[in-house]
Amino acid sequence: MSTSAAPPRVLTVAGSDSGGGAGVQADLKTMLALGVHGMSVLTAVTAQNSLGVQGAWELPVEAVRAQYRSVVDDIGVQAVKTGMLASAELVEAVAELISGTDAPAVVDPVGVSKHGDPLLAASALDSVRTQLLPAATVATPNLDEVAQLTGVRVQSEDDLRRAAAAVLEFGPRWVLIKGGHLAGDAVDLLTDGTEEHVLRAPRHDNRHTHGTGCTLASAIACGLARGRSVPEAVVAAKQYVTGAIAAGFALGAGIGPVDHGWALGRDVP
Ligand SMILES: Nc1ncnc2c1ncn2[C@@H]1O[C@H](COP(=O)(O)OP(=O)(O)OP(=O)(O)O)[C@@H](O)[C@H]1O
Ligand SMILES: Cc1ncc(COP(=O)(O)O)c(N)n1
Repeated sequence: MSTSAAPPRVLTVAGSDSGGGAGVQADLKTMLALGVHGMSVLTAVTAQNSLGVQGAWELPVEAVRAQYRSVVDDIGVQAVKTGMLASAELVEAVAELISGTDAPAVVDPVGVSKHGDPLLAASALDSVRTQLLPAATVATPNLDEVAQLTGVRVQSEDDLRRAAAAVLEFGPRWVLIKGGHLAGDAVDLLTDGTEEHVLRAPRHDNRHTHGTGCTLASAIACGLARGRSVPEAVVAAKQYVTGAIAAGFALGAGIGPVDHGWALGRDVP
């Protein structure tokens, strides 16, 4: 009997999206598509669909710590990704857990959903700044999250640099500012304060973009788990999310999801 070699292992610490487009569901789909073994620590459950978030319930800190220890102490991880953390208590616990883990951490500081529903308590922002961001190998804020965390309002590509410098002050090794909400090309800026990489992709005129941020951050974690450098992992992840956005499809009456399986082919036997 032969045993296959285990693929790289990636852990997502995030909330559940019942609609399957964002959160833990988007993360695990991305991980499957990119050939790694995906694992999850659930932080919260949302009742969510294409129209918005109808309800959200966070898990006790003890349940989050226990899931994390179960995975890391036995199976082990080559990269961790964090998403919705809901409260200051959960942000602080997760910051401590990832700081004590010998693996790169991609921190997506999720603040609000695409529809404007809050996914993080306002009282947690300080813990994100002082505890979570310093533990990040790469932080991936969108423009609303940058404004919330730093006060910098990005209105043009030139402002991306100012925003990146402000986030780096909090201590992540790298920051990827996502300019997806600007007009024109979808331009993101990656920097560690020394090197700078501008990632530019054509904007797809597709409203079905639910889950873009989760998908991008998970794809970066997959690249890091494979041993890629941060710039290499981010360039590959940007290509993956751009393809997923181009293939995003209508579902429900509102904003549909990106297609995580766009590169896999659809001829499943
Ligand atoms: N219409 C689009 N066409 C191409 N790329 C896009 C489009 N919208 C966003 N992107 C890209 O998708 C990635 C995620 O960026 P975005 O700003 O959408 O993240 P987010 O705000 O966290 O996600 P969400 O808006 O779903 O919460 C970035 O690389 C961004 O440039
Ligand atoms: C549980 C959960 N986590 C995160 C998001 C943000 O999604 P996005 O990937 O679109 O930024 C979401 N809508 N729901």
